[in-house]
Amino acid sequence: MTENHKRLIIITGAAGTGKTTVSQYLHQHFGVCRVLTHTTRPPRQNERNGKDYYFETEASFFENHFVEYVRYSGHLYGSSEEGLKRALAEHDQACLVLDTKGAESYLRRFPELMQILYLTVPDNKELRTRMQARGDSATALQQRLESKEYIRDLKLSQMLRSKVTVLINDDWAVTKTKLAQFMATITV
Ligand SMILES: Nc1ncnc2c1ncn2[C@@H]1O[C@H](COP(=O)(O)OP(=O)(O)OP(=O)(O)O)[C@@H](O)[C@H]1O
Ligand SMILES: Nc1nc2c(ncn2[C@@H]2O[C@H](COP(=O)(O)O)[C@@H](O)[C@H]2O)c(=O)[nH]1
Repeated sequence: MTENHKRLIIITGAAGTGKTTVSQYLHQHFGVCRVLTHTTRPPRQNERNGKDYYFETEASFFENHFVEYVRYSGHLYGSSEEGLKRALAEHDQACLVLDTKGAESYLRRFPELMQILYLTVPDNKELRTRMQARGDSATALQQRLESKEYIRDLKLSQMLRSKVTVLINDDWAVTKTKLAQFMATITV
């Protein structure tokens, strides 16, 4: 974990900004390994245990050893020590998809390893549309849009402001170009 050629990319931003989509693209095109996290949220349609998340009960969740965990819109989410160690043992570059509170925790703990991408879109209304199109249930979506975590993540905190690469993800073709530039700057 202290080897200096290892890179940990944190992908953060408000729900629906495209964090998961970007992590998949980085995996497919740059071989960046995604560290799966754990959650007590019920799976969405098409989500699978061990592929999208490790889906947990409130009891099984705390059987893991977490680098950090949060409650987000009523559910627990956490990234495990084991998952992170495994990913960095096997790959030079790994990524984690986290809320901004999680990004701050990683920045405090691993400042020398970290690269942070903060995703945003110019019009927040677009985020509701994207999450609807993704198939989020109306109840879950409403709860999320009203949650303090969602509202917090629409803006960068003071701590993250000077540490992140901001990526405006409203045009996928432009995003791909910016991701290539970002990867070129961090590749050793
Ligand atoms: N540039 C883009 N233009 C249009 N739609 C996009 C773009 N990027 C991602 N999407 C779509 O927006 C939806 C939300 O994306 P994604 O699930 O990656 O967001 P997220 O930030 O991981 O959300 P959450 O935090 O809620 O898990 C998906 O259906 C995805 O295909
Ligand atoms: N701090 C952490 N945030 C996490 C983790 N795993 C996911 N997330 C973030 O939670 C919200 C909601 O996710 P969703 O899949 O229900 O839409 C989103 O911002 C994720 O990035 C984690 O382990 N720690």
